[in-house]
Amino acid sequence: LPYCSVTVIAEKFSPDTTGDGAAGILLAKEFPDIPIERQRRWFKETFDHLLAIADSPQAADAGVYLSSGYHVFKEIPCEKKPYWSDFVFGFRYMTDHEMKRFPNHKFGQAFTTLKCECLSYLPWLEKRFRAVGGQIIYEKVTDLHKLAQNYDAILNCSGLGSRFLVKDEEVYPVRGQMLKISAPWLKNFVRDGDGLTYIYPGIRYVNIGGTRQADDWRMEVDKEDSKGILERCCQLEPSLRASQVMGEWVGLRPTRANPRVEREYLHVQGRQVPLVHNYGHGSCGVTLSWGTALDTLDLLRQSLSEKPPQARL
Ligand SMILES: Cc1cc2nc3c(=O)[nH]c(=O)nc-3n(C[C@H](O)[C@H](O)[C@H](O)COP(=O)(O)OP(=O)(O)OC[C@H]3O[C@@H](n4cnc5c(N)ncnc54)[C@H](O)[C@@H]3O)c2cc1C
Ligand SMILES: O=C([O-])CC(=O)C(=O)O
Repeated sequence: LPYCSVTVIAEKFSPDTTGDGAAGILLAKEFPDIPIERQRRWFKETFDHLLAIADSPQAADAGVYLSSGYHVFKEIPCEKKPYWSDFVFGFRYMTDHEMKRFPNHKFGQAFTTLKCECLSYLPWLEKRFRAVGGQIIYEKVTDLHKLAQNYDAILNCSGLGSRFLVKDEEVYPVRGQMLKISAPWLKNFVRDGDGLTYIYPGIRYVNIGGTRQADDWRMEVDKEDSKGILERCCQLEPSLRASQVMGEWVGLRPTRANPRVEREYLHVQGRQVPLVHNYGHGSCGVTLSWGTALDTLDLLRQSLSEKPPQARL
């Protein structure tokens, strides 16, 4: 969208957002009420975009790279081949020989996907954004109507904050706790299909998790959760018993039955100000980031084409 000026307003920036602690693995669950073609597009556009970064000299600064591993299941899932299996590399079912490493599991998928470490990626994006003249403001927004007095359009990407900002009670927290582990010998990820136990080797450390506690707003580390995470992960990967815990982290996934990527107008002092929402990605915010952002941009274009085209965002 050329010839517009863009301001990002947020209460918190990197390293204090939910994304900063996320493992950043590209792996999606299926949302019930969003056409599967749209979800496929969201995944593919994000994957292709991040792959181009991973394949470029920018990869190290951006913290984006290919990551291979196993997704193992205690019971054979109804959907053995997820909708995104065509977009990652080398998706296949694990062999009996491989499954012997996971005696408590019956079925597994092996593939190479991407890992986007937001602790690097977000500052990298911010630098690029500033370099082309983007404005950044640290501020908590409490009233979108008031904000709209000074802008021609608004994109609402406030995650869990939308519960208060646009009074959307459908978005709720799913608390996730993880440990940062030093285990440099681990190179492949392993994820249990129930989403409660996973091991993601990264640039700085190995992320191990996790928890999924719905409607739990606690941001403090829970020592019992940490103990449980360590026990479960050591069961999945016994070599972890020799590892060292470097840190603990808690984040609240901005969860919604379906992410909200849709548009409306704010009525402000006789003007209709386009408002496009893009929030509620739950545990797939990194995975679907670029695809949902492109949809958001399309929706904004649609709104602006119904309005005078000169826009200041
Ligand atoms: C333990 C854990 C592991 C995860 N692992 C992965 C993974 O491997 N892959 C993956 O794809 N996803 C993962 N996620 C999910 C991912 O972190 C989220 O989906 C993603 O961060 C959501 O991004 P967001 O920008 O919508 O929300 P956030 O990152 O929460 O950002 C919201 C922003 O809005 C701002 N804001 C909110 N309200 C206001 C307001 N009123 N005024 C001003 N600013 C406001 C906040 O300050 C913040 O800057 C994980 C999450 C957790 C907790
Ligand atoms: O589920 C995973 O593998 C990682 C993740 O996205 C989360 O914990 O939200």
